[in-house]
Amino acid sequence: MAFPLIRDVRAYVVRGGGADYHDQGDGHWIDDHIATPMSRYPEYRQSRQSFGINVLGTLVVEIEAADGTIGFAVTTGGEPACYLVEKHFARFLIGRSPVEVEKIWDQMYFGSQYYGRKGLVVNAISGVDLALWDLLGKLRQEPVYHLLGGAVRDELTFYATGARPDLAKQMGFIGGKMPLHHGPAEGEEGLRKNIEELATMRERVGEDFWLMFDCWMALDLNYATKLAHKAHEYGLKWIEEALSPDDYWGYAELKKKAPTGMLVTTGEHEATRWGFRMLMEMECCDIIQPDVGWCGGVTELTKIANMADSRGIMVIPHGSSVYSYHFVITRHNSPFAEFLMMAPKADKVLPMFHPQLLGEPVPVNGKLKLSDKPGFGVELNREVNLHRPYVGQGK
Ligand SMILES: C[C@H](O)[C@H](O)CC(=O)C(=O)O
Ligand SMILES: [Mg+2]
Repeated sequence: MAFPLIRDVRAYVVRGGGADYHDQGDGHWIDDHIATPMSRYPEYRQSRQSFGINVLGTLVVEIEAADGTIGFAVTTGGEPACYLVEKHFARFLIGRSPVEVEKIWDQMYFGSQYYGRKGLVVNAISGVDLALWDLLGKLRQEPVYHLLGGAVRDELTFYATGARPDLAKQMGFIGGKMPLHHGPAEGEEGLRKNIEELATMRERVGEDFWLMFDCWMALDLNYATKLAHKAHEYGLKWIEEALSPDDYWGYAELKKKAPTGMLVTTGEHEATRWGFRMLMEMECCDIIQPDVGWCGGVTELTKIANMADSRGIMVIPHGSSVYSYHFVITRHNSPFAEFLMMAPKADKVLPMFHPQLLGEPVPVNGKLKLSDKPGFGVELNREVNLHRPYVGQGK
């Protein structure tokens, strides 16, 4: 079957929520004194926006085929990622067939390896890759999860990330992951407050509901080990991203030192098969959490997840809305998914990438059946302010 060739690639930046889910207004739980690696500086402790967590904004990539069909995707990366897509990566797409997913990925990655490999560059590669899968699905009139091998279960099951696991329980989620509020710079008192929050939530949700701590790279090994042992008393299911993503040695040590039965999870800021190979070979964690929009897209996630499967490691992607859902439904080693609570008080379910996606599905009673709509099953909301800073055709 011949497909129309790619005739245009466009990259836009959008502000205000969406894929850059940290870009929220005042008073949102996601920016309320959450421990970070910058918490050692008192002036950056209260708000992550104060050190620039939302500085990039959302990247929107559109890929248009010669018959006018458009695939698109959103991730974080903003204006610098627009430059990479328009001025560098578009050359690997224009005039090519949209079925050349592997070759295009390979050329974007190796063509930028001398300045890329991780971070923003791989976010941009991921955005292009996801837009390509969306285009392919729309051209074939099939959902992406069909192209990935088909569903292995009827519906997705979710845990919720947010400040109110007690409310998440009432909304039907299987667990609640809380932001850790205090880091090592806040000493013993901060540690005590962290444990008190966990104890309060445990009391509210009862024994069986999963509770987890998201530590957003804020801790050192000593603090993380102490926190894990104290939190074990309150049945913490996992300790997430406790250390810097570069500290593979620290994670390997933490996994050895964590209480029996508590899972060590990480990987949302890791990228590509090589980064995840390191995490797995060094036995850093029990669950890996690639973000589909940051780790290299679905093309790379498939490779990462196959490695994990052969090692008995679960792959529970970080956030990433429909891009995660279409993947998770196809994998036995991804038995549940994350839902990030975007309501400012974490008291209701809102679409994770609102307002950028139209038709974005959300869990109902903690579950979701995916539709058979083509591609990732969503449309770009053209009412948001799409700004195209560079017009490049890859030159
Ligand atoms: C709540 C965390 O600090 C972060 O904003 C989201 C995250 O790491 C996760 O969903 O996982
Ligand atoms: Mg996390």
